Amino acid sequence: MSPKTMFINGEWVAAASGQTRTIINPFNQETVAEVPEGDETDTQSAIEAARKAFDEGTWPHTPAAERGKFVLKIAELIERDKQELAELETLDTGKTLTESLEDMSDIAEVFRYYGGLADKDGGEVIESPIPASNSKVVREPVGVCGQITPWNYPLLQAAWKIAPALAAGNTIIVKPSEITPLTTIKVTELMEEAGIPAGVVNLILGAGPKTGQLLAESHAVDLISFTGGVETGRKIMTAAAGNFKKIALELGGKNPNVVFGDADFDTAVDQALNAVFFHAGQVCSAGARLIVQDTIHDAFVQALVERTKKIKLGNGFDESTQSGPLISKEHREKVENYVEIGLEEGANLLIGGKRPEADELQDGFFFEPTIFADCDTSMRIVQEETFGPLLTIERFNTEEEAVHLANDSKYGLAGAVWTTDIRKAERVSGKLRMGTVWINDFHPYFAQAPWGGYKSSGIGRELGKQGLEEYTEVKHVFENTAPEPINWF
Ligand SMILES: NC(=O)c1ccc[n+]([C@@H]2O[C@H](COP(=O)([O-])OP(=O)(O)OC[C@H]3O[C@@H](n4cnc5c(N)ncnc54)[C@H](O)[C@@H]3O)[C@@H](O)[C@H]2O)c1
Ligand SMILES: C[N+](C)(C)CC=O
Repeated sequence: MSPKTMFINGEWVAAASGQTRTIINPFNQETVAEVPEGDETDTQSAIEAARKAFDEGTWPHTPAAERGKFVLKIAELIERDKQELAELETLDTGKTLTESLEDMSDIAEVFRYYGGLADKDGGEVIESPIPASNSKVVREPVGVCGQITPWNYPLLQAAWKIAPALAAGNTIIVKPSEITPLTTIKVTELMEEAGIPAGVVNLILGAGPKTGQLLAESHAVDLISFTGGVETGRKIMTAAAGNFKKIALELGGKNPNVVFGDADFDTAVDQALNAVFFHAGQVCSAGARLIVQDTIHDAFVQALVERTKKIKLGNGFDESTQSGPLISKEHREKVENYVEIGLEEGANLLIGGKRPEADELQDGFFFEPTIFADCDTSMRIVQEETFGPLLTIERFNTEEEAVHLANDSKYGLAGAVWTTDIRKAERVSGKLRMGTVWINDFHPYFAQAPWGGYKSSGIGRELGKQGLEEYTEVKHVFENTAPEPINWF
């Protein structure tokens, strides 16, 4: 019997087909949970529930301040259950508990931020050029929103969608990655506890082509927000064209980390490691392309290799673990394949490139932190997102060359520049074609600042006030205060 952990129209339900999926811990492949495996039938039910709740329900018309309070209440409940949520995230993804706890703090903050922002944009009165008239611009909810999320930051990526969508008065259907649904199920329970009206929040579980694809295709869905890989993003954009629904796509990256010779050497080395190996490299904004000035190149690479040797892989629940496993057998095979490609392309493998030998890591999908030097932008390992602990190193001479190399990518998600010359930092950051540029840092993101990509890294923005605007339509309301016949005809 399929467990009842999908949420449709205010009810916890099993898959209509009775199918289930086993969720495993990537650290040891032990079963963590059994969940329903939904398909088109369940997705259609969720779409109908969300449509009815939007068209006939109270939520879109609830005062924004009330909706804000509801979103703040979810933040409170997440704080209350933070430890349980973090443990579920670590079981599901293999990431360290410390990382999961940090994610939960960020998630609660995102709900707090949008709870506070919900009633801050009351629209604006504009100066009408027509005598005897009033003109105002208001923001309204878009409608029914499909929200599809990946496995690497399961609840965090869902929170970036759920919080602004609810704050803006939409109804939603959330579809988490089929491999990591546990924290999204738990947060849906918290939203039920907070008192969300039936049909406003719906949760569908199952494989993308049988669930998410229908969300993208359905003419009853007004907006699709997707975080995941570029190939899936392309399918979603194509499907969404059917009714020209609004789309927001947060896709992959191959992010350059540019280090100039005048950078603070030790800090730049330390953070270059964190940039690429954090969460085993399974981060959209991972600094997977290190681009180092030739004046410090050799010393920098040597220091990186020495530090990489000491990275401790292990169980995410063990406090001494610095990095967990990859998410799945298939994903590890993908990363291994990129090592083969790198070797064939003539890159110089300095460390890693294989599975670790320690007995205690044999049941998990572990892969050693890997560094390739002597890389260039003609190589696939430099151009393609490996989404694993694999660093490529390129070298440059001039500032102009550094900018050219950094931008030589189909992606444009994020990048960093390291230098103690602030003028140079400003010049270079101004030329980088990316949604986020860090100067003398790597990875910071927070609720107040927008996140998203240039080029093939996506469309639209999450977080910040732009993340709320994605979930609104803009309406101009014009009132003629002294109507009279025009007598044109
Ligand atoms: N830009 C960002 O902020 C950001 C954040 C996190 C992850 N990512 C990207 O996500 C990718 C890794 O995640 P993934 O492997 O889960 O991505 P994925 O594209 O394989 O899957 C993402 C989601 O899409 C669903 N899906 C699959 N096929 C679908 C279809 N035909 N129609 C609708 N939905 C479908 C999946 O079930 C899953 O829920 C990486 O490329 C990473 O860079 C980007
Ligand atoms: C957006 N971020 C950095 C939280 C996760 C990317 O995979």
